Amino acid sequence: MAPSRACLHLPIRPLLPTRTRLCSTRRPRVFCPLIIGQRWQGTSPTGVRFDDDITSHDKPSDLSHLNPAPEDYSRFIFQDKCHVTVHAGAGGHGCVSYLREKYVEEGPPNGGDGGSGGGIYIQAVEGLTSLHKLARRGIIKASRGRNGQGKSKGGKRGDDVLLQVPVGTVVREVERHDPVAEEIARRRKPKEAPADEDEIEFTPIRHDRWVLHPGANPSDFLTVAFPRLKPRRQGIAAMEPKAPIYLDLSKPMDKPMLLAAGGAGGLGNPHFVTRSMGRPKFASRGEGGMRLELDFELKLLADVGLVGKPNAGKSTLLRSLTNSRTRIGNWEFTTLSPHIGTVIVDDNKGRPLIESKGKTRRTHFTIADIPGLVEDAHLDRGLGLGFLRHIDRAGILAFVLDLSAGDPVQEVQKLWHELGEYERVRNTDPEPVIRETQGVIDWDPSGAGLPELDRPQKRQIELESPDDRETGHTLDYRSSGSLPPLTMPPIHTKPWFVVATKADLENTQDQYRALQEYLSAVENGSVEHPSGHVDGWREKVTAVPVSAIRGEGVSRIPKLVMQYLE
Ligand SMILES: Nc1nc2c(ncn2[C@@H]2O[C@H](COP(=O)(O)OP(=O)(O)OP(=O)(O)O)[C@@H](O)[C@H]2O)c(=O)[nH]1
Ligand SMILES: [Mg+2]
Repeated sequence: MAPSRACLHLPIRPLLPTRTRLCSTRRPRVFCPLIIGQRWQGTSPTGVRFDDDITSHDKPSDLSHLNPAPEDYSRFIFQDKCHVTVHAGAGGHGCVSYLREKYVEEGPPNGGDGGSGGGIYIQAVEGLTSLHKLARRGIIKASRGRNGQGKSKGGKRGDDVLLQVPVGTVVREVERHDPVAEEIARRRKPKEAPADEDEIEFTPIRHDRWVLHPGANPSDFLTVAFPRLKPRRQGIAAMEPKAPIYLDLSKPMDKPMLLAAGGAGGLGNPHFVTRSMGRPKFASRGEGGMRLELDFELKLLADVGLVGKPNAGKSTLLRSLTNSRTRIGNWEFTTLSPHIGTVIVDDNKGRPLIESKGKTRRTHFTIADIPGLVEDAHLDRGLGLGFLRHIDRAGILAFVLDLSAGDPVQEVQKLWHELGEYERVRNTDPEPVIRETQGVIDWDPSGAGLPELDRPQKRQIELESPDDRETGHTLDYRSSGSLPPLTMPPIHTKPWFVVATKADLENTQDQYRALQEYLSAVENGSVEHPSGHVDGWREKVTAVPVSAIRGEGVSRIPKLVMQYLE
């Protein structure tokens, strides 16, 4: 393939087209129509937007954020995994009360029902990039319903809790404690026959199920036959996901989804009126709320992941594309945890600035700056395997290569080698197998392979019928280990491209040419995919020459990414 038309001697001639450069010298920020087409906006992870156009980087004041002092950065708090316990609210108790009016001595019962407990809802929303807020909360409780009152006043229902998570979050259930299911299971158990046939069976009052009139004597209840009260669920509990919960929230959700409904409110004493008992002295207690232990994990970290050696210029590139304030320093491992920036490609009115051919109209995408990759990173060298996991979770891989640091072709091959090795380790490492028999899960450390977590209906650990759900199995993985890792698509099948950065430095033109030639050969299949896989992605492999520190050439990246995303 012919070398790119772009000139790499940026000190003499920047990478921008002539007309654009002319415009920029005449301060065209607002009036030049050519530039408006190349304009995009960025936001910081906190959502602060800025308007920017590429040529405005010519101004030294605009460039200062691309070459900041190492101390000028803001901390980006990031967490891609967390374990949270959620409690749905318990129902309020029913009330024991009677009508009291002048001349009505013993009025009929008029105790109100208890309010139902608050539910736990979940919603995947755009704009969030980390689970740290959820992780910080640890235990989340919805409020309980208020008790019923006299004069047939029902109790107020408890407040719901909404958990907002980033798009791409996977939610898995670790453990469940469902008081209603436990009560049903208890009732199903056959009762033990009394040892002595003549022994009179005495059923103690279940104070956990009944509220008694405070003015009543215990003897008042000796002859009372308490009705057989079935454990109740709220009607909305039918909308709960099937147990055990496994949700792959890969799309933004319009409406929150119910995870756990609150306990049903107790019944007031009018519910227990019978012919023989006109003024019952008891009401029922509200049902307990469900407790769920959930594992949250980000499956999709960002649309684009920046992969490169330490000091390659990844953070500078992120700064030039977004309003991120990630740390930049001329030493290795400046970035120690992922930073995510958002590139907004609309005009604030939902109209995309970059023409899209596909049906989906993306108005923004996210980029993750991931710590630098060193040789043998797959053996846990450098910053460990943790950040290779982050690369694994990016939709598109952008390999950031420093054109001034040796042969870029070898560099891209080395990076792919590391990713390939990581993938191999990830796929072949013998992991313990989970087997479940009747609610008991055993680890078999000698086994190979894992249950298919992508398709929950095939999981061995899933409860078979809706009836099983009532028996209150506790799926306690923690007694035997942690949840198995998520299954991920192969890294070599992800779309990828190269960002050849530091193109403003001397003698980088030949390096770029060699790189582009190599990538064209990969694209047309004349050389093998750098991962070594025959089915490696090679549809549109290209290199974008940029000088991130000057903000030059970076405008091509959003356009390219939008093509891949469609
Ligand atoms: N000349 C030139 N220098 C650049 C360019 N991009 C980045 N640099 C410099 O390269 C050095 C490293 O940049 P960073 O963005 O911190 O590199 P990084 O890849 O994030 O490094 P780690 O966080 O350690 O992995 C800094 O001194 C930058 O100023 C560029 O386009 N041109
Ligand atoms: Mg960095």
